[in-house]
Amino acid sequence: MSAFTKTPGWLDWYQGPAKPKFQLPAGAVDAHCHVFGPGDQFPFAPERKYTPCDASKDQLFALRDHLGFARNVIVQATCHGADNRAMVDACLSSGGKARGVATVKRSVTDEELQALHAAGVRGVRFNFVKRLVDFTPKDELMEIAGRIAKLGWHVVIYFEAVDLPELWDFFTALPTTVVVDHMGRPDVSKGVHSEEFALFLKFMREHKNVWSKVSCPERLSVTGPKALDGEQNAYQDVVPFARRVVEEFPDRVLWGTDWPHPNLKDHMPDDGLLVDFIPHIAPTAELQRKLLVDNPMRLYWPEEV
Ligand SMILES: O=C(O)c1cc(C(=O)O)oc(=O)c1
Repeated sequence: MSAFTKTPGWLDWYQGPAKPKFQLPAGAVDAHCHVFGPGDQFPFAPERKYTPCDASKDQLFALRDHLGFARNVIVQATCHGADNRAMVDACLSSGGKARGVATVKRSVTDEELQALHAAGVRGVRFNFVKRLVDFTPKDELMEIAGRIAKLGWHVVIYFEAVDLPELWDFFTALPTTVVVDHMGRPDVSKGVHSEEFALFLKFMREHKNVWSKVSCPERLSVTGPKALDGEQNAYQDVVPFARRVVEEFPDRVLWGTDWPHPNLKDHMPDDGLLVDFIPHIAPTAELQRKLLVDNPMRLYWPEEV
């Protein structure tokens, strides 16, 4: 029994996912997933905004193998704050099949950064989604970015589309590769030709160091249908957005399951069916290989490319 009580209404990750019909290319990377605890071993952070169910490294690795991925990029979940132990433990236990993205504070020492690098960390995450984190001053974040740039790391940013104008100057001043989580969370009900999404495309077009994860249709979709019960045409309203980004920026896109899908309120997707979403947004074998193999390998395992 865990010492932690889950946030009321918490949805646990989907048990018994389908085997995907879409066969992933050899060497495919799930470039956005998390581990949660287990809370008894790696306690959740006091400053967290939610308390999840457990989602262990072994459960993540089992999902990786079941879906047909070769590797994972494990992104520090906000429920662990800047305590990276669960993510680092998962990377170290992966036999080289996982790399990580950490959350660090300005007080992090060079020795701690070196230890994270040795464990497989290749980026830091800056989060601007107000329901997930408290505000950190931008000068602190810029100082961290300057330090991690020297290690060859990148910055992962998570924000909502309405906040991009205000964050633009900060984002465009970052000295590293910048990876946007979940396409900057467009409001898909506004349509793919909205001013908001046009600004996101401009952000990528004018800044060649900006990449995007075309992930989380289950989070962004308004109309569904949900990736459940064998559905092969899930989240149709997200397809034009992700496909647009993949087709215009094929060398700067990544894909990930987002397992174990923190904070979903409506339903928990079948991860096998989420993989079946990929050919809808990356319709050719070449686009699929770039999205799932070439791009994540270049960013996270450059020494093997
Ligand atoms: O939208 C979210 O709630 C969410 C949360 C986290 C996290 O708590 O780290 O990560 C994500 O990729 C998405």
